[in-house]
Amino acid sequence: MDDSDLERLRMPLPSYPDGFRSGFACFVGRPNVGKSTLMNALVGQKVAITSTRPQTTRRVIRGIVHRDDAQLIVVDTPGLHKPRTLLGERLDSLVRSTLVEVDVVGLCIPANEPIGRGDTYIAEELAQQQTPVVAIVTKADLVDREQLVQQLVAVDQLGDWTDVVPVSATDNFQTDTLRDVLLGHLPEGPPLYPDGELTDEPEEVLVAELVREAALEGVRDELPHSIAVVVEEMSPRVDRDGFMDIYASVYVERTSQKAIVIGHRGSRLREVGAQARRQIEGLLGQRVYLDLRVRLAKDWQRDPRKLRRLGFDQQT
Ligand SMILES: Nc1nc2c(ncn2[C@@H]2O[C@H](COP(=O)(O)OP(=O)(O)OP(=O)(O)O)[C@@H](O)[C@H]2O)c(=O)[nH]1
Repeated sequence: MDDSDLERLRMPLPSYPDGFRSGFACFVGRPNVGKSTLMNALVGQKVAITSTRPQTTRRVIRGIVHRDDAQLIVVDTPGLHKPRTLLGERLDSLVRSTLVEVDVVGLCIPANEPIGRGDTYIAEELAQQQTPVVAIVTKADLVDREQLVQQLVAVDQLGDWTDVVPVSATDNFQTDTLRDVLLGHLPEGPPLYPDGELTDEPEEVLVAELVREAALEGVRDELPHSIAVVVEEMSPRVDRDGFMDIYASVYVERTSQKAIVIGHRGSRLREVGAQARRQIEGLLGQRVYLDLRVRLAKDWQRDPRKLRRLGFDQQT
């Protein structure tokens, strides 16, 4: 919980029904197991970007689930794995500090992959802290019934979970059940966010994430990890109503990567821009002019100063 949460708690509260519950749940798991997709499914809107590339999530993102009798704030964390870079270390400590601050943890393990060292590593981490853990078997739509049952048994034996819940975020299978299980772990208390607010991410961050999501499409190998996006300026156009000008920089780590992101005579960058613009217009509900520049920040994942410049400071 940070200063802004405390500030919010001090604000006068609207009336709320007796027995109202509110609190925080966080999803942890290996990269690419479907944490962000699941959060979006519970919230009912895309508040976190997703991709087929592992390690897409780099920030802690909060999505808010509203019900008449409860408010659940879902915290999506970067995938946990043994860190190899300074960015990896920062992300790992970020996840650890989140675990102890929430009311319930959802450990995500996919139905369609054998349980591996990565899952055991996380299960051992979770065993060392007190927060109740619900094990979530994700991507249930990708396996048949028998495989699903086998995975549920295997996950059950991995640790001391309060529940084991299979879900499919893409088919909305059991997402209501999961939401109810998570709500059951929340304490009674007032709503923490205004009615209807779906995320506490600033608009600039959501916009930068949508550009990054578009830039991740179709790039290979280690390049996805080298891409970072910063929105430099976002301003409504004075002479044209309902039009937003957005200037964003796409950072890469090496000159060779710059060429890949830009593509032949700028063709790839134009595609990225067009896709990102459509998504951003959906998010903001207004027309957008998007100016993308590709810039070099040599080895930024290992450089503390550049990490800060790109928004990955300790509070990220
Ligand atoms: N079939 C199927 N695919 C899913 C489901 N949930 C997620 N996926 C896919 O799995 C991939 C990874 O999903 P993400 O939600 O980005 O995974 P993540 O765990 O947040 O990944 P990191 O950000 O790397 O930690 C994407 O291609 C999703 O479309 C699901 O329920 N069913």
